[in-house]
Amino acid sequence: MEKSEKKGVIDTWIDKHRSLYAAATRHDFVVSIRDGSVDLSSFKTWLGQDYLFVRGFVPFVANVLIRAGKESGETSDMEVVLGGLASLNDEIEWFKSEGSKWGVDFSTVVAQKANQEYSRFLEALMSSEVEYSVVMTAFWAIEAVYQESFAHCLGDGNKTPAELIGACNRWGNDGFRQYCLSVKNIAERCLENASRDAFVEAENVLVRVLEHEVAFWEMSRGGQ
Ligand SMILES: Cc1ncc(CN)c(N)n1
Repeated sequence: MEKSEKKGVIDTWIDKHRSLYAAATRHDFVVSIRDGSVDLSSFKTWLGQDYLFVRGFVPFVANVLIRAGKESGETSDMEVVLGGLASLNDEIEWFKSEGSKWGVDFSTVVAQKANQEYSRFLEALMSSEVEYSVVMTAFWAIEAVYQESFAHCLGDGNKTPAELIGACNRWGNDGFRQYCLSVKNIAERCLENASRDAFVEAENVLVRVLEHEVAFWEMSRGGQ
């Protein structure tokens, strides 16, 4: 096994919470993209909600970046997070062009309850009272759910509609997979030295991210 893929505490937690992890990464909405049965109004709902989410995610990642610069003691942490922030810049542009393509006017989209709750959760994680190891674990989980979900839509045998391949590539590509592995390695390194309380909190936060991700996908059921 490569060093970057060695089994650490995060994989142990994923094994422990396997059914929740599967619910977050193999949600019906994602499966429907992969099998081609996706309802396009669900896709549009997801697009509008995710655009709003990403706008709230940027300050969260900026906060992670500041903490990586101040607290990590490893120069490479900052570079990894900066790469993530840079790709969010492209992501916002991508959302805008998808919005025009699908006729979704983001200025009229209102954040649904699940989206608001997820944003509040991210805001709470931006407090300086939350330990760096906990923040990094959450950051990894948020990115990894999208990576795993959309990579699934590109895997062998997929029937993903051609017009959704771009969305799947955005998070399902190999570069994004490598970036998620880098974030995971940072989180693992921090967890090795974390206090008992931070360690317990990191597992709890991981579970909460997975729950928020499931609730987020669930919004797509409402259509538009
Ligand atoms: C809800 C959600 N979770 C994660 C991601 C990936 N940054 C996202 N765009 N949206």
